[in-house]
Amino acid sequence: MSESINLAKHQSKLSLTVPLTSSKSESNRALLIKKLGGDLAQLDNLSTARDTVTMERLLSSSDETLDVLDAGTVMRFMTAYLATGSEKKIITGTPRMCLRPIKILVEALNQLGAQITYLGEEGFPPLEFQPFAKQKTASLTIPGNISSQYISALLMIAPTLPDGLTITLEGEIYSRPYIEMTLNLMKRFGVEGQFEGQTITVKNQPYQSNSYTIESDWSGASYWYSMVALASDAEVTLTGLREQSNQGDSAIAQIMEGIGVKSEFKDNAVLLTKCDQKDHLVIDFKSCPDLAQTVFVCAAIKGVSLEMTGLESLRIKETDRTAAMATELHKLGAKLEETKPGTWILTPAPAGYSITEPLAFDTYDDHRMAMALAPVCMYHDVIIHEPDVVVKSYPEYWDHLKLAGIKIS
Ligand SMILES: O=C(O)C1=C[C@@H](OP(=O)(O)O)[C@@H](O)[C@H](O)C1
Ligand SMILES: C=C(OP(=O)(O)O)C(=O)O
Repeated sequence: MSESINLAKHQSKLSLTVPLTSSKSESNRALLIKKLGGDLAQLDNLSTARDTVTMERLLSSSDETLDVLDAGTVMRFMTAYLATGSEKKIITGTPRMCLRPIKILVEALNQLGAQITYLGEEGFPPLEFQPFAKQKTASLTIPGNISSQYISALLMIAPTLPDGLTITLEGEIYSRPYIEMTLNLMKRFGVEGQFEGQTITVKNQPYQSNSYTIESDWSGASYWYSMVALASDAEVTLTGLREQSNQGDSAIAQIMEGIGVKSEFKDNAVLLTKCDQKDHLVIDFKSCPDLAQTVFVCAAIKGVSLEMTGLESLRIKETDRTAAMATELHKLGAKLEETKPGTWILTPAPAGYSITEPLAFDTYDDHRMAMALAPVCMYHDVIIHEPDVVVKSYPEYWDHLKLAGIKIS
């Protein structure tokens, strides 16, 4: 694909059915569980996301060095898998991945009895693994407010440890729905875990064979909510989504009710239409950090001011997402700022603000920057730089926009 694409302002009614790809979060958990359960699981509708393709490839690779590219879940889940395995291995990733912290997980695994060393800077990938010798402890205490991926990674290997594992989470628990998704998928494959208060316990037990159909991706669905909110008129059906979802990002349905989108759940699909909006919303993104960029852009254009908490983890994702968004939203006349520690305010452009052409957005090697900013084309011509970043989670994104009648050149 080219280095940038142009999206022409789309003025007509948005009317289509979107065959979303499935959740990379569910897919990558299911793939690891399948591997740990002796390949007995039957998985349907795996995600087409590059992160999932990478997870599947690395789980069966005999190479000594494994490259996760920019996939956080793959880095964290494979780290737990390799740490408790019987081979000498190295894991690495993109330059940005080597800046995403992993010390909490490495220290936890080393306490368990793994032998992981840093090949670069302490606390960050690349990592080297020696064969796992003997379990040294069955209880760990780790912070709950940095990345839930550390916790999910430990939980999935927990039933394979001779003594099982009890994890005590310190402090507030961020991205909690992702931990629950992990436990729910483990349960689907016969492994029971107890999550009570701040403590999760998983005894030694085998994964059982079963089948599972991965749900469509609610994070990917969020961009269609934004498109509907910004379109002049819309009737969009998103397939493969469940109202009772394993994915915390299904919260987009409730958030977008305040920004002008009505959701009606049908059999395995949701119909999006337009409705009235509010002019101010208070949102805590602690349980759904991946929705933040979508909501920022949509609210900025629709004139909805936001008061937000729970954005801390955005700084350590594919890019520093709050900094990147503050820069790009400025091009829309909106302001995103942390007004006191832990509280962010988004102030939309003042009424009558006019955009200086052309509106060109940078994407910072972050799929969600590209996908969150694209819906601006419902309102203005847009240029998106490095559009192929979307392959990380939603490779069909630009094709689906074309299906919606959006002119992309
Ligand atoms: O476990 C998962 O599948 C994920 C957990 C979240 O990360 P953090 O727990 O690091 O916030 C989320 O942002 C990421 O896209 C996927
Ligand atoms: C943060 C994300 O992914 P990961 O941490 O798995 O790279 C994401 O998909 O937005």
